[in-house]
Amino acid sequence: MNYVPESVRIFVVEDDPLYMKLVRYIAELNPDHIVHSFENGKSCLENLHENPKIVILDYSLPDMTGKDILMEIKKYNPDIQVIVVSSQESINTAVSLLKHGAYDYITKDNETKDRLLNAINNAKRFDSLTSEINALKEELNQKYEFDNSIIGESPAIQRVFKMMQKAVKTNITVSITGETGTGKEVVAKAIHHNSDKKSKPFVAVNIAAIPENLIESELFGHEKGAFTGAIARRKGKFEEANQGTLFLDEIGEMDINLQAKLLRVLQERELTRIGGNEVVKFDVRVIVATHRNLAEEVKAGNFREDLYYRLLGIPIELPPLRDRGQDVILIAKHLLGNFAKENKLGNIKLSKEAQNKLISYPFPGNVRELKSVIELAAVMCEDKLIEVEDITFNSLQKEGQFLFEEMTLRDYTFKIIRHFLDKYDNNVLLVAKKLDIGKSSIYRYLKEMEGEE
Ligand SMILES: Nc1ncnc2c1ncn2[C@@H]1O[C@H](COP(=O)(O)OP(=O)(O)OP(=O)(O)O)[C@@H](O)[C@H]1O
Repeated sequence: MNYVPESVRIFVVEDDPLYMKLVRYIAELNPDHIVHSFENGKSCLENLHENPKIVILDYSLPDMTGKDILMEIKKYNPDIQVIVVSSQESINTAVSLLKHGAYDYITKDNETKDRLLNAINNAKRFDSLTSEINALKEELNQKYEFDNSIIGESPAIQRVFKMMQKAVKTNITVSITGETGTGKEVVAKAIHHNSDKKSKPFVAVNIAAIPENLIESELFGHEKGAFTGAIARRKGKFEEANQGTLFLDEIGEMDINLQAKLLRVLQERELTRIGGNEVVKFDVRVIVATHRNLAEEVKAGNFREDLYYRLLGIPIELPPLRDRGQDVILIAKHLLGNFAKENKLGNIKLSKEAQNKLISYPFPGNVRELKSVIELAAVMCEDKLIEVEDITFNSLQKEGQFLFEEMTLRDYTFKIIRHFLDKYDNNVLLVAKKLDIGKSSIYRYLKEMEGEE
């Protein structure tokens, strides 16, 4: 591909004819620069509609102060980069101008030429990075439009869309529950990218993935020397997400002691970093997700009741894929299309039999599992058609899938009881309640099971 340089319009505002000549000469060293000269602030401001990318501005002009012109330019278009050139070297002036949005401040001396050249190049790079970031943000927002990111027409998913519509209109907490791979993170991102916080950061933290002793500093930050290894001050995720959205995934895994601190921070909307005294205020929309039933966790004493109510906000329950009917096929086709496009595989189709096989499988790993099944099938199939034998399920043994096995009812009963006992830490009372059978029946089955082992 040939590189076509883009022309860049630069305004030079300078009342000293000699200096104007010098600055013009520097700016015109690059033939892609289109340079316009102005002798005073007013004429520069009157011509801003010509869309300069950069304004090189003399600080002391006859009609207006450099600061006033800077502020007018920024008001007109904050993306114009202003490089101020001044004959006085005053730190205070420089700091004040930079605070008001100047890109750089350069003094008139022997080094002006090199520094100005550098400043122009850096401002151009800054401008193209900013445009690139804006374009990417726009692309992300489009990617996370509800219809583009969450495929499905089933009543179960329509209920989710309805809740999401409510969630984007406010900034209250959202709690998302659903089995692994149902799309909890996709929903959280889609809410962020459709809310008025979309131009601010979306920061995700997976509580289960961080060692327990590091979570506090990860969330709230630490000061230098707060603990061994804290070699510098570090902002936490709450501060990183300021004005945007903080997604706390697997919130059910949070240690009960830390839950107390999280509750306090959420209530007060301020935090102190570990080892520090400074109170830091923040403005963050919190979205939490868990595959656990938090209400049960509260009952079992693993999750604080007050935090549970604080986080509940708008509750969104993501249905497992097996409850979404024909959505399985819609999602499969969507994932297949994406995969084929990314890997230049052409237009691959799903045979009717393959579709039936997908529909009748319970997908314990939900959409994530469907994705890997489809991607493997797309690679394995012949003649751009996925047949029934191209679909293979390798999911881990999970609830639901056991129905595929040939077993007696008695063996099934054993399996169910064993599964529940594992799930609820051998709490026989709780399992009896869950299965709606007497606890003596459980003991009886256990005894029989032992006898068989
Ligand atoms: N309705 C959907 N349509 C299309 N793709 C989806 C849908 N739901 C989920 N996905 C895709 O499925 C994968 C798993 O989604 P995600 O990571 O959001 O699940 P999760 O519920 O957060 O999982 P976990 O609980 O394991 O963190 C992702 O690749 C996501 O893009």
